[in-house]
Amino acid sequence: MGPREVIVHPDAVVLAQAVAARLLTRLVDVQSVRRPAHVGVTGGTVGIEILAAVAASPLRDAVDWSGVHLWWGDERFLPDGDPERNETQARRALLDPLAGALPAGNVHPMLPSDAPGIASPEDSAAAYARELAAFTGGPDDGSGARVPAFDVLMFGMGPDGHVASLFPGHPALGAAGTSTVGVHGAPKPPPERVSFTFEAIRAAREVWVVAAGAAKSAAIAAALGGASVEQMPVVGAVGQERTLWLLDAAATPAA
Ligand SMILES: O=C(O)[C@H](O)[C@@H](O)[C@H](O)[C@H](O)COP(=O)(O)O
Repeated sequence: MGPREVIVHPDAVVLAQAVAARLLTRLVDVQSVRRPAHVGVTGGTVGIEILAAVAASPLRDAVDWSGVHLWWGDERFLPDGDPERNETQARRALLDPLAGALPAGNVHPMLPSDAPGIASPEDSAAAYARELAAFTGGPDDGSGARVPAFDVLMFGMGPDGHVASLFPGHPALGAAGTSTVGVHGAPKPPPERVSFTFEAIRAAREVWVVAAGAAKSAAIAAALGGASVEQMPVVGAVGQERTLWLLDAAATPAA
């Protein structure tokens, strides 16, 4: 696991633009050495702004989207098309503009609450674990979290230090032997969610945590100051090769 790198941008607008450019360049780099590329996106304000910035970037045509698979690190357990679903927001921000370039079969949303056979976040989590397992390169090695080697797995961070839908002190933090977990009683609405586990997150080549705004600076300070995963889940989001914390100045604690 590489060291955590903290990179600060002047404000939230520049941050979203810079992360979009970084993502597009990363995809170009990956595509020069292997295919397909796997990317995990997230919900929340900054997460969706990044996707909109990707859609608006002239660099987007540098990527061969037919060789990119798109996944979600967490989802709000709501009906299909609900405006609060991370998938719905991502479709509007990025997937609709990319229609024609990104094949529908490369997009892997978590199943919504009204999908056939899905009665609970656990059902949706289990279905997603199966979908992820189908895209692992190697044979089943018996480990629970079978996921593709994500080239980039992106997360926003809440003011309480949560990443994906892994909240401080919540039992889902300890989910093991699986790539996904159903979440109940989340403090951020809606209370029912589906999330990657830490095992799945830590299998990624690169993990990027993106946070903007003064409301995030106390959590960043606590995390940099040595808080535990239980207190500040963001500290558990670590990539195999690289962990980037991409912040704006307001989210960055004073030195
Ligand atoms: O479903 C969600 O809400 C998320 O995936 C969540 O983990 C989000 O990324 C953070 O809460 C940051 O959200 P903001 O950028 O809106 O603060």
